[in-house]
Amino acid sequence: MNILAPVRRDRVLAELPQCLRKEAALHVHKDFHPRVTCACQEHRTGTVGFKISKVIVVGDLSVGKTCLINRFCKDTFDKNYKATIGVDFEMERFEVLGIPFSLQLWDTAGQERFKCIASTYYRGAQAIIIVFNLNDVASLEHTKQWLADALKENDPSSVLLFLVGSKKDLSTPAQYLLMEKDALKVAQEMKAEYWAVSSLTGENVREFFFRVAALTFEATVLAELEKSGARRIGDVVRIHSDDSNLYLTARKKKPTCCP
Ligand SMILES: Nc1nc2c(ncn2[C@@H]2O[C@H](COP(=O)(O)OP(=O)(O)OP(=O)(O)O)[C@@H](O)[C@H]2O)c(=O)[nH]1
Ligand SMILES: [Mg+2]
Repeated sequence: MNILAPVRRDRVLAELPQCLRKEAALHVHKDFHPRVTCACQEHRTGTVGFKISKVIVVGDLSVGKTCLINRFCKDTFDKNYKATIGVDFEMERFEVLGIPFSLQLWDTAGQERFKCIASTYYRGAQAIIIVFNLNDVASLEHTKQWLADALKENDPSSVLLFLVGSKKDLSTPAQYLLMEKDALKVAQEMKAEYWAVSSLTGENVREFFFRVAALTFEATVLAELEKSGARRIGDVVRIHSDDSNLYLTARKKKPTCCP
């Protein structure tokens, strides 16, 4: 008997959601990795359906981390600032290519005095979301330090990185474009996927979290297949960098596909 509530209809992913900007994407393939699609069709995803992937959200105080999570998980927005003390978390259940998949979204404190509590929760993340305010260039500069701190507790070769500009509703199109230029550069340096969102209007929030869920799922299935020895002995693993797959080939060996 399944004691968990069924996955909400609006959390079902049948296709790979696309990136926001091709210049700073984890990959730009149109579909899930063929090995992943194949494994899902054949129900060969091992323990993935029971796994909960940890996602940590870090960034300066008041950049909008809590609002971003609340917009996606509860569809609410609070205009009053209430600092997160230490950490908080939300669970989100998805169904990706027919397989249940859960994300545990860890909302951490940006305030310096709570940072040491929050950093004890960084370990074991499958994805790191680094948030900055699109209207505050200092918060973008600080993302490098947030990333360095988060990576101390995680394996840089396997964790997925997302750089998210928040409060898009507060910038004019011209201001936004200026900031985006800098943000894309930072995202490329970090090998992170870039997103710009507004928790007030909801712009790109759902698209962003769907992308996080999909890419985390894809990486988890690939890791599971690799672990279970699904790769045939003698297969050739080709590692090459091209524009369509900028980061993942550089970060991690990718196995060849089953079909
Ligand atoms: N206009 C606008 N305001 C936002 C947006 N997101 C957050 N805010 C406001 O920014 C302030 C801070 O938001 P929080 O989500 O609490 O910030 P935080 O990053 O969680 O802050 P800490 O918990 O201290 O690290 C609040 O007053 C929010 O209402 C947004 O997309 N647009
Ligand atoms: Mg908060």
